[in-house]
Amino acid sequence: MALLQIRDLCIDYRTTAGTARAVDKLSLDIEEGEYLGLVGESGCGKSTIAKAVLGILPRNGAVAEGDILFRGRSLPHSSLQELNRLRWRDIAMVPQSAMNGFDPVYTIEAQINEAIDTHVSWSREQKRKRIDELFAFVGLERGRAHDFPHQFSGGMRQRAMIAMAMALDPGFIVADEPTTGLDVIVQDQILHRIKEIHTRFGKTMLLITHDMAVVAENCDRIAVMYAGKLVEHGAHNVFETPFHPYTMGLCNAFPDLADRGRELISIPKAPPNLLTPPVGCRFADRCPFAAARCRAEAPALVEVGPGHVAACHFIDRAAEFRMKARDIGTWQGAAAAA
Ligand SMILES: Nc1ncnc2c1ncn2[C@@H]1O[C@H](COP(=O)(O)OP(=O)(O)OP(=O)(O)O)[C@@H](O)[C@H]1O
Repeated sequence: MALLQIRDLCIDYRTTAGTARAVDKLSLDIEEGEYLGLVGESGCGKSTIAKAVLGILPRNGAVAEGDILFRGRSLPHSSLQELNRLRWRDIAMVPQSAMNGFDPVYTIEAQINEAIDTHVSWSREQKRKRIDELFAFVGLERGRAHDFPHQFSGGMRQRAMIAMAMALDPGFIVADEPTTGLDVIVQDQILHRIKEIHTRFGKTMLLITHDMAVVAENCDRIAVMYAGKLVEHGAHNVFETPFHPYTMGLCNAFPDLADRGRELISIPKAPPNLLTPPVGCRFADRCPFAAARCRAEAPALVEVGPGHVAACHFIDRAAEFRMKARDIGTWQGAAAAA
């Protein structure tokens, strides 16, 4: 059984303009020991999934249908008390650095100790030793544990956040855009440290990012979301031989994945409004290969290779699309046609 099983998950936000379905009938398994990267443009529902897993959806958001099972136990059907027991001990989160989870009025050490104290009764000495290990792992000077969060740089706070996430040795760690707002060198250091949690300690991890290149470098499986839907999922073949035109477009837009010297191409236009999503393929309006069928009928995920699925009506033409997708004119044509 997979560690995390997401089953036909639908998540709605109530807004004054109506109900937006941010995640629509999404199913995804994360196996024990796997490092999954969840990618997609801003607003496609990545963070909503992370929040639902952690039971921290905002008041106007709710799981409308489907389920999320962690070690077989339903998270949306768990009580707040049960979720609090799971948090830090079984599932921990490294949030966006911009909205780092530290309270400004307590020292870093006090906050890590508090997370520990809520779950286990360790002696002061045991906690001190654990913080020694954690700070050594994330590369922070031990003495700085007595600092307040504002005394740390953004990168140091993110390292401390990683230490806090690891404090109780949880089996599953969710990192939601953990390098937002950090400079490129610090981003690399943080992503490297997060990867080490997986390679050294064998943790199951979910990394949420909009950056295909980051996922290509760090994760062993990739899930691509578009407008609340899962459109492609598999191992590295997802970006080596993508089957969904949206994945092809994403690969074009990231320098490390596009061939050296080749022009970077961005996908024209914006994703659909989730208050009134189209009936057919949600990408049709931006897809250079869309046909009448794509606008009329939503494609289902089909197997395109071992452990590799994609949701496109024209899977059999993927090789042709991949060739054409490398040409900027293909995408400009789609923008002009609309
Ligand atoms: N509290 C909210 N109330 C209403 N709509 C929301 C709320 N939070 C998110 N949404 C909407 O739900 C959709 C998914 O948002 P989500 O933050 O999950 O996307 P994302 O892929 O994580 O984007 P980003 O990369 O920008 O964080 C978006 O259309 C967003 O506008």
